[in-house]
Amino acid sequence: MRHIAQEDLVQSIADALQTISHCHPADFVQALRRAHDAETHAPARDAMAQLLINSRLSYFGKRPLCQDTGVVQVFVRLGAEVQFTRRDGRRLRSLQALVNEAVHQAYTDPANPLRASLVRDPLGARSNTRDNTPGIVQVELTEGDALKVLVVAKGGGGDVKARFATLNPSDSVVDWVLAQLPGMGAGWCPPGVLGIGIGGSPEQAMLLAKQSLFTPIDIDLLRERGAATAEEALRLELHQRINALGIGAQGLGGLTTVLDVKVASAACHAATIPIALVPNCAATRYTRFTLDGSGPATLTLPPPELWDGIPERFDSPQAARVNLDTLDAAQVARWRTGQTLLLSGRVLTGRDAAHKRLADLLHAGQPLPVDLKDRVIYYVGPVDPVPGEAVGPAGPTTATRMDKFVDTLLAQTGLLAMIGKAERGPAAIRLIQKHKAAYLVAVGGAAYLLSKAITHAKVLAFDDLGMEAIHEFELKEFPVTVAVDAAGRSIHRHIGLRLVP
Ligand SMILES: O=C(O)C[C@H](O)C(=O)O
Repeated sequence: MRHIAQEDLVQSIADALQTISHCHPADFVQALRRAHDAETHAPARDAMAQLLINSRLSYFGKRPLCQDTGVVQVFVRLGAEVQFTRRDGRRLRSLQALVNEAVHQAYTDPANPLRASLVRDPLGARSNTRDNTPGIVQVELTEGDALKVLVVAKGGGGDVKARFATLNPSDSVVDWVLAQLPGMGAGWCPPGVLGIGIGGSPEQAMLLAKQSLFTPIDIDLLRERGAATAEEALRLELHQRINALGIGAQGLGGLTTVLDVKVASAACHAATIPIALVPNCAATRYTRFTLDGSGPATLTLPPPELWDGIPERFDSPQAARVNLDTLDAAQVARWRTGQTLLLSGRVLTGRDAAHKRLADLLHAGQPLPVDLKDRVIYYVGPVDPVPGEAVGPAGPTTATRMDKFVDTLLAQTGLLAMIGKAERGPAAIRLIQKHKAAYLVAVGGAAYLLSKAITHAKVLAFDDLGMEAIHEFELKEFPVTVAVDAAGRSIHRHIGLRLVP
């Protein structure tokens, strides 16, 4: 029997969550660099440059890569000969309780607080749990006396785009995957990795897809040596054909949408091919450790040289400077899709829950807690600051989810423009055109870099919503690109997203 103290498991998971919050895996940084260097389409290259700078700043600054610091998932392979113990003499606790304790510890760490993204009572009050609990735990009982743990912090934007189908045995898996990509849009923050799970039952296929994501990026090596199995052949074909779709970094068009495609399979019923697809975004965060009873795990970080040659700031010499404090409709109408802007001055924030409340107040004829006239709203839920910061990492959330509120807000409040990430749907684009407004994108996943362009932050309304409260930020040269201009031209139009008529 191997004796392992439960306190060591809690400490190791908490340490892992802190580490992965600010440190990309080495293979991800290397793959992103290769994609950046090969990219010929300037907007996509600039987006990847910001992601690389962000990666460097986070590693050295020990602050989160992305404001969405993820839903915690812990995959435990528990040896049948492991015996849990406790040093504090208390009764043994469940694995779920241990994981929750670790999540609480990591996400409320005053040296690097992480964002609490989970809400309880999903069909009711949807109140934030304030410490990102509960974590999601998967356990497999294995032979032997090792306790092997995979810790993941998975961003919402990727999991939102997960897909599942049950195909007939004669159907084409490749066709099904290629058909999913356009509808997934850019909200999953490409470039990233796609996990494909094939076989088993519906829930097993999903689990296979998810777990396949957490292995090193090695598609180039596979291409060099050639496929030895049907799964490897599928990886190569999908990698090539998905990138040929031209969706590109952040959906801006370009050569690289996926850095790798992973495939995991299991036996299944003769009548079916269960198939699941789960994307992993640019904020790839996972690590593994093994406990042997000698104490908490020691986690090793990639060496600092990994980020050599990546600059510390993003320069955009062509960008137009915009003062948000004097912005008016005439200036907004002059912006053109594809133009880079550096925004300074005051911006309001608001995302899903705040939009719902604003819309409910407007529909009920009630006054709003903030005046949106001639203002710009940034779709963001920031991380809390540490001393010396105005706000923690604060990158954009997916704008598409706010499409249903565009009509109400533009028609009834005098709002001038919105900032987010990913494409807008056809109806939202028509409304932006109708109201001569604009939609701007910041790079999803470059949250720490973006937070450095925020000099002050305060909560103005809906404090109870936690990270979803309405804040006012003071910006200094905050980089954005015009994604939908007042004439209704969309930057995402030509990349096969098939969302714009
Ligand atoms: O929750 C967020 O801040 C972003 C979310 O992960 C998204 O990609 O839309």
